[in-house]
Amino acid sequence: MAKIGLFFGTQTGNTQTIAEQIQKEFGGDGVVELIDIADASPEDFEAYECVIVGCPTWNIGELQSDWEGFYDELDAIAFSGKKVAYFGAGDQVGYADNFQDAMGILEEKISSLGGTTVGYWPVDGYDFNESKAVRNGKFVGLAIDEDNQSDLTDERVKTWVAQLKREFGV
Ligand SMILES: Cc1cc2nc3c(=O)[nH]c(=O)nc-3n(C[C@H](O)[C@H](O)[C@H](O)COP(=O)(O)O)c2cc1C
Repeated sequence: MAKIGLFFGTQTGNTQTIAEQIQKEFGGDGVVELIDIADASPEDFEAYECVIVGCPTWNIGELQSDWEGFYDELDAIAFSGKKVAYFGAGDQVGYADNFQDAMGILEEKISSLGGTTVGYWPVDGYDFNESKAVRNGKFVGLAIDEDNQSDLTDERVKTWVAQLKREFGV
């Protein structure tokens, strides 16, 4: 069984592509297992002490629709003792007032259920007005912008995964 469960949702494929990059960077499917949240149940989270949550922001500050459907089911998951890292896909130019909100919405919920957040990410190098994903001057997780900064994605993923390996202790 892989040590890390990566649960993602996607509308147009970007978040899945990023999830696959993260998995590869960790060393493949023996280390990180990918689970589409559209097919997930709360029990699927039980197997993992380390969890990665990936969600793009849609419809001006909303969760991607499969995460929206799963949101209330999060209450059934025992997050205490789990380390949880977040990443999101968003568009800082087109949606500058709601950049990466979904990542912040999920982090707020899951940390209130006992999850320990790891993988904070600096806001340097981004240009936006407001985000629910920023706490104490940092993103609660890795912010990816395939619409405007796809050339930075590889490097961002590599740097973040190196950080997560330390924080997860894997
Ligand atoms: C109608 C629409 C609404 C969007 N709303 C937001 C938003 O509020 N905040 C944001 O950061 N990105 C927003 N985006 C950008 C998407 O999150 C971005 O394109 C992302 O890469 C999509 O990921 P996916 O391919 O995994 O679904 C929006 C895009 C569209 C087309």
